[in-house]
Amino acid sequence: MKYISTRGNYDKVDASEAIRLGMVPTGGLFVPEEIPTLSRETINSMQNSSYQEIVEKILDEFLTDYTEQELQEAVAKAYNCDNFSVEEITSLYKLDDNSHVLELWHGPTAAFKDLALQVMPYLLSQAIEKEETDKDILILVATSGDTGKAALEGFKNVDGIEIIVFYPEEGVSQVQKRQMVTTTGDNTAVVAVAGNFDDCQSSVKEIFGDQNFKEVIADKGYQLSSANSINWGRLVPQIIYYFAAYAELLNQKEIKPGEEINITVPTGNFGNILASYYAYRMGLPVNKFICASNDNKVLTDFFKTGVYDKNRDFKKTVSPSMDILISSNLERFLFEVTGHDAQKVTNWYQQLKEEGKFEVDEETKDRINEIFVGEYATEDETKETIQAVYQEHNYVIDPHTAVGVNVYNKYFNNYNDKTTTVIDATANPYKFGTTVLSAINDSVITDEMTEFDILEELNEETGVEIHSGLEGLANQEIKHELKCKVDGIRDIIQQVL
Ligand SMILES: N[C@@H](CCOP(=O)(O)O)C(=O)O
Repeated sequence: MKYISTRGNYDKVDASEAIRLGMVPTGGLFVPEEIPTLSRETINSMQNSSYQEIVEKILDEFLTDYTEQELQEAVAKAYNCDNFSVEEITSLYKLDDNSHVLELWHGPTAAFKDLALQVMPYLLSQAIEKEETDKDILILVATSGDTGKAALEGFKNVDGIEIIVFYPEEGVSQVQKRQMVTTTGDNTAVVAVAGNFDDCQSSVKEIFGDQNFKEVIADKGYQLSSANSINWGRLVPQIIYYFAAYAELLNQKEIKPGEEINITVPTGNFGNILASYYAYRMGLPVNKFICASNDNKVLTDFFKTGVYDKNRDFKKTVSPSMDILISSNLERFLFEVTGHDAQKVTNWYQQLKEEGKFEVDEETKDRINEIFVGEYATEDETKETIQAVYQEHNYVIDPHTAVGVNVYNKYFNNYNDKTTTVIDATANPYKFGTTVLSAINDSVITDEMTEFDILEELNEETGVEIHSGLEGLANQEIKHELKCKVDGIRDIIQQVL
């Protein structure tokens, strides 16, 4: 299996090289040349497989220059009870007759990113061994809150790898920030950027295309890679949990073999929902993808109009991980949905760069609308949904998951589509304690309480255990205090190295 560029501007590479490079050095993202397909029989038989067996199967389909032994070793080290608090790695919570919440936050940092970032360090280390380079890897990460900590935790103390995480200083929750700045490891750095997530992500992407700067880095003994979902190595492990969820629905007799499901994903960077789309292209029976946004509803507008327009105010919301106006992985989706039309993709992304917007043609729009719908939840709706789910089900969800549930409810009310639906729970509610507790019972919050007092109070109020990765955060030593302006990112990289 070879990997090609969404912009047709780079030679084909093996999976390990795509993972090592992170993104296409000349612009664009790596995608598999062909999407492998699984028979219905294989998919249905996954109900008898463990999560780890499903991982091996899917990785093996995509990462064909890795040996079976390498993949087995990576899977065994990543997906085990030391790293995940439930044996089945992910779990399903039945919300009502038609919908099931897919809990993706049982990993060490309490967000879905762990499902990829626990295994990716092994895949990257193996990729470096295959290349036989004398250069270490420098991973640059842009985060709106969740990816940063998951990447730090995955890559800390990994030989031959340095990692620098950039987060928007005012754009993550207190818990997310504390998780990142208390990270140990002698190869980690965390930098608060005076800007928003898009500023961080765009700067990092520019650096990947900056030959001069890459030479500066090379002189210091490093080559660049990424732990964001622009890296194929981040995306492929996310395909797996959609097969695992389908297998579990079969096990629980919620669906029959071959029955289609809907998938609802709260998303900002479009990576998680794209992973589900790849699962579908591999053969997973899916009826509709429901793309859920917050007030930064650039994707909702795109699915409704065919126009992607980032020229709008960037809003800070209670679901900060989705505060994104440039959804990186939409590029891969457009490449797939146009049947690999690199010219169209190149033109659209050139327009996005020059004018901040582009419009897809009618044919592409029709293809997208056959299977995707987009909707958004306002701030009030998000909080009301947290409250309603708690009151009706005694179940606590985080604001991002609430965006998903709210958007799914709107979809259901509009279309009365009774297809069994999986709604991604992308983060544990304790990552966003203040928003969650104020939605559930505002009256117990006092002015004196810190974010960390609020976690205790949320635990008192609901009886739900605090995620083990978030316990004791308030007392951990702060290890990272670097700050920079958006135009200071290159300087700070050199300073760290
Ligand atoms: N929501 C993300 C933003 C980065 O997205 P990714 O898809 O590249 O991981 C975060 O929490 O950091």
